[in-house]
Amino acid sequence: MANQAAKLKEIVNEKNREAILKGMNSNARTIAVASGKGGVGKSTFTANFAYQLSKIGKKVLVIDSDIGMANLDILLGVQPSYDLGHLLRGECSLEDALVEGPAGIKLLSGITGDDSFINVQNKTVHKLMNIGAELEKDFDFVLIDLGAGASQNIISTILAAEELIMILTTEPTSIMDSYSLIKILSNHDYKRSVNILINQSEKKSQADKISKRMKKTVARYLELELDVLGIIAYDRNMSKAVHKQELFCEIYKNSDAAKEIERIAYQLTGEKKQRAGIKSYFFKMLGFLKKNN
Ligand SMILES: Nc1ncnc2c1ncn2[C@@H]1O[C@H](COP(=O)(O)OP(=O)(O)OP(=O)(O)O)[C@@H](O)[C@H]1O
Repeated sequence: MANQAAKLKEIVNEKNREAILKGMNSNARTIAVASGKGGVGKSTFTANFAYQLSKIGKKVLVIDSDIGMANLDILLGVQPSYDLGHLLRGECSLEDALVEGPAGIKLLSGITGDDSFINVQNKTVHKLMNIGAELEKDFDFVLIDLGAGASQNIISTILAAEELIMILTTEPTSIMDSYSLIKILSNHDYKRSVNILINQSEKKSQADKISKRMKKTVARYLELELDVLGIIAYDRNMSKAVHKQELFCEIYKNSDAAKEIERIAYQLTGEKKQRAGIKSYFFKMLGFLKKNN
């Protein structure tokens, strides 16, 4: 196992990663969604963020990589028959392995019944890279929903992805575990900036204070840049949406939390939200006059 970990580390170290990606001519942005502590809302965010990106017109693939604890399928209300393990073993086609969720989001389930995803042999890596190259042609965004913590598998995925969104809450345990994860990344020569997102926030001022303090600590002790991507409010309808097996952002679109996730989607894509504009104003006025005449 130690041998395997070393091999995996070598495969995804920063230099190799760049060499691999260079050959891929990719348009897709690969974003790992991680957290130090579990239950902070990674999967909920990933599913809803994918939805908001899709609404902007982006083609989005989500990969459920929370091995053994995957639940993106439930959040998206889909039932995949195959996963990455089947794909790697050649038991299904790429098309079979991708299922379509709301707003055209595609899901690739990363759960495997065996260890073919973790058991890194050159052949497996080669296959994975080929699958990656195929996928990158079709998508603008690939979001990888990871498990919590800092296992070798999680660290390797974060190092291999292009960007990182780390989710935390304002609870001291979540803050500490996030810091630990960033520290482990920095020990693995991680040099890029870390995007953090504070979820389930009860008080914006408290979340602001925590993020500022964390930014300072990470810059001072780990020499890494930390960007605060957003603050998502606690909303008990998140859980209601899960019960209904519908996406929160789809059914509670006017909530503060849904608007914040939408804002983050616009910010990351660099797209501008279309304003209603004068045309819409005239249209509404005409409707109003018609109704009242
Ligand atoms: N902004 C929010 N407000 C209220 N509840 C939330 C919010 N975001 C997520 N939740 C709830 O928090 C719980 C955990 O969410 P989720 O399963 O997405 O976490 P996770 O980080 O993916 O967990 P795990 O580490 O186990 O994979 C769920 O019940 C979800 O509905």
